[in-house]
Amino acid sequence: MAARMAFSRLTRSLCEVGRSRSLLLQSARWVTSASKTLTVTMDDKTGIAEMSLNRPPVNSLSLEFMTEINIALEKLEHEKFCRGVIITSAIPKIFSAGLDILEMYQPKPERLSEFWKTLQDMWLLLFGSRLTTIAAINGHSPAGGALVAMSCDYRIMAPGFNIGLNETQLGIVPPFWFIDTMMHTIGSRQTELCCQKGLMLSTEEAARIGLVDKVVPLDQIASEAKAEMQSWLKIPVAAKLITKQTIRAPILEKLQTRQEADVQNFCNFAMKDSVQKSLGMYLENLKKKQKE
Ligand SMILES: CCCCCCCCCCC/C=C/C(=O)SCCNC(=O)CCNC(=O)[C@H](O)C(C)(C)COP(=O)(O)OP(=O)(O)OC[C@H]1O[C@@H](n2cnc3c(N)ncnc32)[C@H](O)[C@@H]1OP(=O)(O)O
Repeated sequence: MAARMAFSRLTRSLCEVGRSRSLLLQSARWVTSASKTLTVTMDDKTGIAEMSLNRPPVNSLSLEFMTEINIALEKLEHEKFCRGVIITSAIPKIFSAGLDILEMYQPKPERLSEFWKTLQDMWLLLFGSRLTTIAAINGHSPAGGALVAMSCDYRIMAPGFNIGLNETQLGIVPPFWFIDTMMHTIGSRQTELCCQKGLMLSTEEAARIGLVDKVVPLDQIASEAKAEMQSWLKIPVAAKLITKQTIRAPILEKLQTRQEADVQNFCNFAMKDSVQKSLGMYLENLKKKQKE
């Protein structure tokens, strides 16, 4: 089943190479989508796209923001000239603060399930992408921010920031597919240590356990990401893609086959009084911290 899905995805990807060139394409470097919160540019010469997250103050992932990201990811996935995407942040010192906690705190039930479904879709698109994906982590990256980074093929991070799945610190549980993504990246023992304690690791600690692949100074992170991408793009595309899909298909399939149940689990869990109380206290502490 997994292999069949991987194969049909690959066939689709290769078929797209025959399609006509996008009308949006006017010059070597073009903007495929630009809004206040998301800029996606594509270099036609190299096939490298850059997606820059820009939702102040902390790039937290709201329903609308993730919808925008998903549309952009789908567009790149289907753009025949695109071969890789670098994901980074336009906000100084923050890659992404993870899920927008306000979406989970005192939510409207319908919006809450939509929010979760959109997050699932974002992960499925990114983790299952045919493109080579590199996270240029130029700021803090807790929880959902770490998920975005871990879903990429390669992570480059600047020193002085933190990354990790800190959910337990908020009194919430990292979903199984967050945990699976981390296990895929750093193995099960390190994942257990990191997830149970909700550890936020420094860049250097993250690099030591393989959560981050390369540490480079902040001012070199963009150029380093491009250089790294070039080296990935030299590998024969079909061989690389089939290898990626062989490794990732079972992990993707686990969520794909229980998406509905996962939405239901999440909504039931998030609506619990105890969880709402934890989230409320956590939000309050975040605001207090600002005043101190
Ligand atoms: C049976 C089980 C079934 C399954 C159950 C599933 C359970 C649910 C699992 C949910 C998984 C959750 C994933 C997540 O991503 S949760 C979010 C985790 N994120 C965090 O904890 C990060 C919190 N933020 C910070 O640590 C800092 O803000 C940060 C280091 C990112 C930046 O620090 P800085 O000092 O620069 O900025 P401030 O802290 O002053 O923040 C500025 C304002 O932004 C607000 N803020 C921050 N983070 C968030 C956020 N994630 N969501 C919403 N808002 C956020 C903060 O409150 C400040 O707001 P104000 O200016 O209004 O005060």
